[in-house]
Amino acid sequence: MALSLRKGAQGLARQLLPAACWGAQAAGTEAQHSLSGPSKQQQRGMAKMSHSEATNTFIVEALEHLEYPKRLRKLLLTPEREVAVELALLRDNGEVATFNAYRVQHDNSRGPYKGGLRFHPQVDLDDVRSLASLMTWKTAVMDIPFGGAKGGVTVDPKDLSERELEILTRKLVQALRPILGTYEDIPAPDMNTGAREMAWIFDEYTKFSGFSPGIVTGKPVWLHGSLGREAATGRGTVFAIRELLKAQGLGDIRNKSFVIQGFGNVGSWAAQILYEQGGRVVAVSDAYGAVANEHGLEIPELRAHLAANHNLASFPGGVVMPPENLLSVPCDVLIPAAIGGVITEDNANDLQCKIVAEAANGPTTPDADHILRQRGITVLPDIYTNGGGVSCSFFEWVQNLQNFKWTEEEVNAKLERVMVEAFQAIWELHTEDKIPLRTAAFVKALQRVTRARVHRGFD
Ligand SMILES: NC(=O)C1=CN([C@@H]2O[C@H](COP(=O)(O)OP(=O)(O)OC[C@H]3O[C@@H](n4cnc5c(N)ncnc54)[C@H](OP(=O)(O)O)[C@@H]3O)[C@@H](O)[C@H]2O)C=CC1
Ligand SMILES: O=C(O)CCC(=O)C(=O)O
Repeated sequence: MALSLRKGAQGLARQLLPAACWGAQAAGTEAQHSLSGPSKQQQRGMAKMSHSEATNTFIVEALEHLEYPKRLRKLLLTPEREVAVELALLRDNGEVATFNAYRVQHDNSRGPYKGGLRFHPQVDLDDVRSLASLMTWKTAVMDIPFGGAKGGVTVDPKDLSERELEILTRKLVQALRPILGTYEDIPAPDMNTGAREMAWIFDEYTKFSGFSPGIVTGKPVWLHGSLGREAATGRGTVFAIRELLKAQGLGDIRNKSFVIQGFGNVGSWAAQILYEQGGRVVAVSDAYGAVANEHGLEIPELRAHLAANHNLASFPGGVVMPPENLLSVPCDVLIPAAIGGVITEDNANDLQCKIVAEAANGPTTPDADHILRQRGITVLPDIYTNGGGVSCSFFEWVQNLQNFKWTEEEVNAKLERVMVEAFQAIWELHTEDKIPLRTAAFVKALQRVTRARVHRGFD
């Protein structure tokens, strides 16, 4: 299996690239964003890696399998554009509050920038930079014609009224409007955003640019959204797990046990679909608590309970447990589906699962990843596992461009196909080249992005 830009392709690349691209690194072009992963200081364990350094560590590891010149590596690691804005909001109490917001456009070699918008108090530029990069590799692994971007506002939406949240979302669109576009950069939901926020974005953008349903995906189904998009990330995660179990000869979902961290859009849909397929979801958590039942939680009842009471841990069909113990509950498959950086070198040895299916973005630090490899725990990487969301966003975008609507069955069948095909591509690299699934996914993505960039040229 050819991993590098070997003879033919390399010759082509050299032909298309300005000769200077292939030489030694020019002075003054060294990394601005810790491009090569951890610094010497971090390697000595004196500081924790940032999110973007962790992401770049995984990319650099994959690049070791590809004979790419240094400047091309820099191009692949550096975001193309970073926008930081301050949003002022007149609060309901008459005071003015300000919020930092970001949009990072990482790469558009394969198509328009694409990626979600996160509203979370921990959002910062480094976090968004890392998430934008992951989007580039995710759209490439899924082989959908988009690049990668991500946005975020540093805010806890629970502190705002619905009116305040709507105004903040509209102000975000006003601030980012020059860099958004149906063929330019297309936002979508991420943590603490969903169909309601996407409807506001669609409306605000349309005020300035005319009817533009394709400007954002994840919209309500009755407002140019796609059937199946809400469940797509969770459903895709289940397809990913099913394919891995099959490939490893471990059977199917039925009677396997699952632990899920995060019970929002992704976690609760994954739980629901696993439950429908006979899986036993033995413990789940949200930001406030966790609940467990070794015989399997009744997920439809748990979802109804959460919707009615806004309190997961008070569910009568399970026992309350400390959320910090969730990751070490014994299970076949652990599904982190909340924030990043939760599986670390401090807790990786405590995990008692056979598989980690990364529904969240960036849940595992590089050190923890190393420990899991040594322990023989298979990691289904985020850039594949949660790729069902953006794949379905692509389906929504296509429907919007055609002003047409597909049935949910059609959408789910297409989703299954892209999840299966992407799995086969990375499983082949994993088995033939004996590299971890994460490295295989990054190698596949790097090859696809580089091929597009090189053939488009650099002028
Ligand atoms: N939505 C999508 O289509 C996609 C999402 N993802 C990724 O999936 C992950 C989840 O996103 P999504 O489901 O949309 O987000 P949601 O906001 O819908 O849900 C997030 C869930 O995580 C919980 N949570 C937050 N912080 C913690 C914590 N410290 N410990 C345990 N649970 C916590 C939240 O709890 P609470 O409600 O109590 O705050 C909530 O249950 C993110 O990493 C996101 O980037 C990836 C691809 C697509
Ligand atoms: O649906 C999309 O366009 C992107 C979703 C997202 O933000 C992600 O996959 O992390």
